[in-house]
Amino acid sequence: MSDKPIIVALDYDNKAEALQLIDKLDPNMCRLKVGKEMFTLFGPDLVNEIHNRGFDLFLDLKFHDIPNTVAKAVTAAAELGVWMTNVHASGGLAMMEAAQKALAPYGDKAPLLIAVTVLTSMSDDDLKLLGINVPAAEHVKRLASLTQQAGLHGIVCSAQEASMLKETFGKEFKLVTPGIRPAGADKGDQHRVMTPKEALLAGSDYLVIGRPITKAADPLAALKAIHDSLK
Ligand SMILES: O=c1ccn([C@@H]2O[C@H](COP(=O)(O)O)[C@@H](O)[C@H]2O)c(=O)[nH]1
Repeated sequence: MSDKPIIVALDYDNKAEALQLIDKLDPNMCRLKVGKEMFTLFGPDLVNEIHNRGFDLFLDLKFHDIPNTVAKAVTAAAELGVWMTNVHASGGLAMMEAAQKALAPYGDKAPLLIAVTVLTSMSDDDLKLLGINVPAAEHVKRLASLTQQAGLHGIVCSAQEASMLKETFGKEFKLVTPGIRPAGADKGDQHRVMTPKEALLAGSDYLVIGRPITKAADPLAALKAIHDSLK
């Protein structure tokens, strides 16, 4: 487990509103994540504004393309100085190897590179519709194995798979888990969920938490409550 496991997912369409929340947060308490919506709207300027406020940033763009294109995309992320970025493991071994190799020149300044396995919004039935006739946990394990073979730092998965994955792939292989919901919170479109405390106990290294914080009447209080629940 990290000493700072909470990553707040900033999924806002309004930059001022996002910065209003960020300005109330302490970089010692959490890291931040910018995904497709905010990066498409506000681009590298937003990344720089977040870095200037002292936060580690996970740039969650889930690159999924041919090896050459993904290698160039992760290089661009490294140039932005982000702490973590990601690709889709289903892009394949050659793509992940190319992405990891592209980061070699950055040495210890390279972002952590992780791979998305099965989205936490997906169930076994959703996978069946894609022709994947094994339980989500089994498919996650298969993609995690490919990710480790490619030399990446870890994966995005559900906390429901965390204990099995830690046992199989070892404690250094980082598990980044969205689909985190405090007891009684609305699941929204998430399917494979767990509470923050249970996720940590199961072996998650980082908890990605969005709406339970950002849509709360008092986001700072919601974050503090989750933070305290982990002690
Ligand atoms: O499998 C995945 C991969 C990424 N995400 C992202 O995490 C956050 C979760 O937000 P909530 O509001 O807490 O549901 C969101 O930005 C997703 O893009 C994921 O949920 N599942």
